[in-house]
Amino acid sequence: MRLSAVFGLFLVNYCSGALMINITNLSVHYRESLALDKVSVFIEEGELIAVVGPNGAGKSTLLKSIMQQLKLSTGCIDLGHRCLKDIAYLPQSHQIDRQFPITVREFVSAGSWQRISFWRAFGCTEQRLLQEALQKVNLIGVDDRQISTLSGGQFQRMLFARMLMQDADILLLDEPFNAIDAQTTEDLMTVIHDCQRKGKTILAVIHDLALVRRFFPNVMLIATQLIASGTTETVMTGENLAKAGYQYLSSEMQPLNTECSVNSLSPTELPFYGRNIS
Ligand SMILES: Nc1ncnc2c1ncn2[C@@H]1O[C@H](COP(=O)(O)OP(=O)(O)OP(=O)(O)O)[C@@H](O)[C@H]1O
Repeated sequence: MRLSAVFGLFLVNYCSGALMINITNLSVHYRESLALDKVSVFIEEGELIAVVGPNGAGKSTLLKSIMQQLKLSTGCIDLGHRCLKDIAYLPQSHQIDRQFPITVREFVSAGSWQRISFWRAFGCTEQRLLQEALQKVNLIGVDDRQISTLSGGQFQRMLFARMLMQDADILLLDEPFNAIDAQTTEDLMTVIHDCQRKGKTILAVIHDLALVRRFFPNVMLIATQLIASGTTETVMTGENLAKAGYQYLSSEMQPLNTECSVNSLSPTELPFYGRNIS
């Protein structure tokens, strides 16, 4: 009986494809300092989730933990039948050496390193995928340039092109829109939505709450602990944001659970929250 229940669970998790990442009781310390505290969350295949929380909430720590870059203090992260090579991870762009002597084309091509080998060189298929990736992020024409010559927006587009080349099932994006212009953000959001339509599971750390409300169907709100997770509408309430340590800054800016509709606001009118440091 017990065995069949376990087998049933296996079937649900592995055959339906519902399970993508199961995080159970995850705690992470940096020396004595607690960065994540008993976080448990179940991420389903094909979900598009914004990871939201104030500075120091543990968002990057969560992504790094999934990437097995950190030692877990407690808990575990189950990727089902997938493994690290099924994940494309975009760290914060300041963590990438922009002075490294490499062209855009070479950098993006490196996304396919797991598929090519001594026996399988960078052939016609990879060339086609490379062209498609560059086209999708609108970088045709700059592909022969050194990466050090790119603008901030072009650099971020290039990181996305590399991620497309990797063609992984799970995408972890750490602040992909940090300090880039509105047009690039819109273009790259289109790329993200395309990826989701293809069934990829996507977690993106996003600071701009207006952007989250416009583009992300699901949210994981963390402040060392998990405050809430679920649909954007149910998670992004004033109460939850206050619990996470966000402070309400302006009287005309309303949280989601009031009559103020995000769709009816222009970008300049959209709510902005800052960290409550009192
Ligand atoms: N290498 C490290 N050594 C010590 N403490 C660290 C280290 N990396 C992160 N921390 C601390 O762990 C906590 C969580 O950091 P993390 O970078 O995960 O937060 P975050 O939510 O991504 O923050 P931000 O929005 O500011 O990027 C913070 O208090 C941070 O100072």
